Amino acid sequence: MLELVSVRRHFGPLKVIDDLDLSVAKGDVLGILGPNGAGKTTLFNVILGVHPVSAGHVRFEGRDITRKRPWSRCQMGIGRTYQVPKPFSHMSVFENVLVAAVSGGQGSIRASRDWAVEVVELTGLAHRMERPAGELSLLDLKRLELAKAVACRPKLLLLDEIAGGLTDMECDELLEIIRGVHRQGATIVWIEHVIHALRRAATRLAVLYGGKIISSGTPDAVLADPRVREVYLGVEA
Ligand SMILES: Nc1ncnc2c1ncn2[C@@H]1O[C@H](COP(=O)(O)OP(=O)(O)OP(=O)(O)O)[C@@H](O)[C@H]1O
Repeated sequence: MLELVSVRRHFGPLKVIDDLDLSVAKGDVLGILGPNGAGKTTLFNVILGVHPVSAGHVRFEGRDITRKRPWSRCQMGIGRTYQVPKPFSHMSVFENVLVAAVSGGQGSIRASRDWAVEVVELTGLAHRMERPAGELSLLDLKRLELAKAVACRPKLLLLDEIAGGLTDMECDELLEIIRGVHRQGATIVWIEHVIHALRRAATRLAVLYGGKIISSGTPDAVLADPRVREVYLGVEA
């Protein structure tokens, strides 16, 4: 579904993404791990076209999208959540989801409205529909962040540290919603530091370090990899 070939993204002399190859198959839940500043969010920004690549190619469903603009990639079916949720705080939860459903959908306003209701239910926000987004708890803000991305009907959904700051119980609730989104057909790439959540959801893990993927494979194999234990988990090999 997604392929990055020899991708580089440099900021001046800083080589944040450096000759990186990555592929994601349809139906995957790929977890991305890596120390702070490893370039994980930059990787998402490259996939989405927010940052143009310094070199290399990005392919989505067999098409070269390297030169496509972010809005065009969104219309092709790539959606994302942001690390820091910033909804339209004066608008209701439902209105926020509706904006995303209308922007990302290709149907009528009425079809977008029906879809927004479905998404609100799928993400556990039905009881908060009329509340201003600015009054939500952290868990509900994360639900809304997910709902806005899902409302755009992404085939590939990029989640950026969506479980950050939640209690274990809240994290479990969010995990169930993410599993529901995956069951509905979305392929997922999920950056996360909450390893226990990622371990339960991911079909594969990849670890980013020094601008490259230094380990990838099943969650158990990657978390047992001596290099990963040394550079990310802080355990001597
Ligand atoms: N627009 C930019 N201009 C210059 N440097 C940038 C830019 N965006 C990111 N960087 C730098 O790239 C490096 C990687 O940042 P990035 O946010 O991708 O890391 P990350 O792995 O997502 O970190 P975290 O886990 O803390 O969120 C950092 O050194 C950051 O300062």
